[in-house]
Amino acid sequence: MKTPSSFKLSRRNVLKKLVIGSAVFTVPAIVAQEREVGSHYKKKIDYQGIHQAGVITKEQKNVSFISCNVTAMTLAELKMLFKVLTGRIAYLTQSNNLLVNDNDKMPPFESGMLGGHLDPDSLTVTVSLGANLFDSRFGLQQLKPRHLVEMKSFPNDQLDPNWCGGDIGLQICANSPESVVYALRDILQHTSMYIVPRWKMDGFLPSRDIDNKTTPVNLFGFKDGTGNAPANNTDLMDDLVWVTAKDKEPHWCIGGSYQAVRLIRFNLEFWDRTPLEDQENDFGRHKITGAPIGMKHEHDSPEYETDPHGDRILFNSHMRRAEPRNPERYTAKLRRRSYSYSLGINNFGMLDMGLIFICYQKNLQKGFIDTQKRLNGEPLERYIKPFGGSYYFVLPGVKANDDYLGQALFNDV
Ligand code: HEM
Repeated sequence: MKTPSSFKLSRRNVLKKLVIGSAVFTVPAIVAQEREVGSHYKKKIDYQGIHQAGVITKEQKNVSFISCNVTAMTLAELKMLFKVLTGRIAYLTQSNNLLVNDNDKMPPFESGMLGGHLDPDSLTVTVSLGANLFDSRFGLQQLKPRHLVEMKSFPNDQLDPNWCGGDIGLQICANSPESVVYALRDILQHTSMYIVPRWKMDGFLPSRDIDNKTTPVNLFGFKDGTGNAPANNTDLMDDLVWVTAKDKEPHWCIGGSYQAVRLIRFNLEFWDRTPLEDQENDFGRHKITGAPIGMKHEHDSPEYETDPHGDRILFNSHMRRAEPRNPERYTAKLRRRSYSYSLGINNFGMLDMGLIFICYQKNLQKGFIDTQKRLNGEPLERYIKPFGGSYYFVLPGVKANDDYLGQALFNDV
């Protein structure tokens, strides 16, 4: 049987055969013309490294997060899934002239939605595993990351099972939506014998902010990401985000990270009728500048030591609850990488919009779960309703051409 990876090889063979048989077909008829594209489309993010791209990578403009159930029946098939995924990611993150098949009795090789040329467009595909994958199906029970659990409901949640769970998560990010959709369709086409989509949410960030390298503004109109720990501080990232040899995790987890994904609906009609003062108090920051209340600049310290009774920045504000900046007692050990979503109109004629909250941490409990517990009951809850998502473990990176996603896991089985 032809596997998707052999499909990739066979495409090369097709090209070779066509070149050899150029008396019959000329290559220019087969390989579509390269077109001129804006230079930002050419930007490539390396998919190889100790860690996967897309975790501490600067946000691209668009995301599609898709959660899938695995339909592979054996460990060998599961392994093949990850080899195929790795092959597709390697292919999709390069510039490539796309093949056009001359045989109109065969389906086209690819969707055709990019015309004749594929550009990397800062594409990253981040692959993660849900807790379910470590059930008895593949004998992976003993290798489950220590903190990986099914997502339980928090008090303000209204979880819809149709928007929760999944064996595998794919976070596909790129600068243009067409690059995200192209990659998604390509991956699903090549892996359809091993996975079936369960839920998917598309998201975006303001182009203006990504182009200007300013903190992206969310749908509430607040800068979102200011308090994030800087990604260029490698020690800090090892401390907050990446599993290292020092952590008591199965050996294969080193270089990976826990991913918490939450789908959070906003009540924007209500929010837009809320006085500015209340909006700012709910977050603890000024709306336009992003500065902590009472301060001038976005990155000014909130100076909680000068506000011990919470008169300036309320104890109930989102930022003070999330990160009380009290290292002796608790601190938010996570890195956020969220996107806005827009889905249409609900049954009551209200906008269905909100946030795909995504955060990464080396310890799910100390990161997302403890932070969310501190946020439980915050005034912002009047405007938000989490309805889906899941927890995953992001596989360590692909370190060389002969490596594939999950290889360390399969070596340990
Ligand atoms: C309704 C969804 C949410 C919205 C609209 C939102 C928005 C914001 C905004 C505007 C800030 C202040 C600016 C910044 O530091 O980025 C912030 C900070 C923060 N948020 Fe959220 N957030 C949401 C959910 C969450 C969740 C679910 C968590 C984790 C459980 C979280 C954790 C944090 C942390 C750790 C900070 C940094 C606080 C600081 O450093 O002072 N947020 N959020």
